[in-house]
Amino acid sequence: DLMSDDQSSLPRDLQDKYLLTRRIGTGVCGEVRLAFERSTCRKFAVKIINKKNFQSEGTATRNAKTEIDILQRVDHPCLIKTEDFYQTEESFYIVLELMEGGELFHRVKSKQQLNESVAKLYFYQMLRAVEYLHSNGIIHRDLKPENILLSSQDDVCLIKVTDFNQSRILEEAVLMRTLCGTPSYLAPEVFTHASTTGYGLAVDAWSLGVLLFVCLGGYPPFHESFGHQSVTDQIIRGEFTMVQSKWTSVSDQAKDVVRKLLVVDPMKRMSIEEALQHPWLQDQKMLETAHRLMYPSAEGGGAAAAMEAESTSGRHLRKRGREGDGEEQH
Ligand SMILES: C/C(=N\O)c1ccc(O)cc1O
Repeated sequence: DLMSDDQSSLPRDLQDKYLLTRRIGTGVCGEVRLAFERSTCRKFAVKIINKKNFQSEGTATRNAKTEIDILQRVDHPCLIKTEDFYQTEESFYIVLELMEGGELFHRVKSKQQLNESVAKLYFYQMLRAVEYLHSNGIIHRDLKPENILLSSQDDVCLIKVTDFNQSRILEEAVLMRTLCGTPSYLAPEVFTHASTTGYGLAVDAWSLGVLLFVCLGGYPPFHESFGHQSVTDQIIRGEFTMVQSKWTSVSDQAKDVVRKLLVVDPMKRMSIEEALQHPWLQDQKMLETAHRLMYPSAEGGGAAAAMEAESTSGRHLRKRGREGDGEEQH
């Protein structure tokens, strides 16, 4: 039973605050368990990152630190919020908000393919989440159905992007690499960050194209079962396969979004901003539903209130805690 559950290997202060129960997700770097905050019985997801799963100690710590730092600073309705984090010699424990609908991966699998209006509602929210990350100089780099979580079992629900451990704070990564070289030939904008929004951001646009393809078609665009080419070759050539039977009921506009995102040349690929302006997403009914889900407290509702919420809180990173620089460990 729950009370006798073996919690011995967990950090003492994590155990004192939370009761960890069954596994609800698995990731490349560990597992996710359902947890109850003992004082309130509120439910959370605790992600356990096993340090030795990374190739070297340094990377593990750096990756997890980056992930934790990013998780703590981001603040958007379609991004998973961090509640707490702890660590032991062998693992990190990140307490995250729970999404009762689980992973998009399982939703698409159980429905074969999503109907177009549901796929559009989810895709719009993903675009908003990634737009926010990019406006704060963060590339996700690992967008896939396992990293998109659903808030409920209903089709019409809020979605949230998670799993930032592949993320890279743009300015650090790009600037470090750039400044390794001799600065004398670098243009001024390199130093003023104007240029850090290079092709790097476009990797997330590609992944969103793959995600939309999977939601609409119910299967991945690049797969070893399609012809003789390896998946890598199919990707490098941008040769995706739209199986007729699966795509006849999908609108030309939806297919147009997929085709403009799955473009090999990052400079020719449709950007997140352009995708948000695409005709397929100029759908007032969907936009109202999305904003009602994203900004439930916007009293009176309406696109204006939601735009207001988006323009004020929707863009900025949360301030670090007053004490220390946010580096305090439990
Ligand atoms: C990582 C995570 N939440 O943050 C999560 C992962 C899997 C799942 O089924 C539910 C969840 O809430």
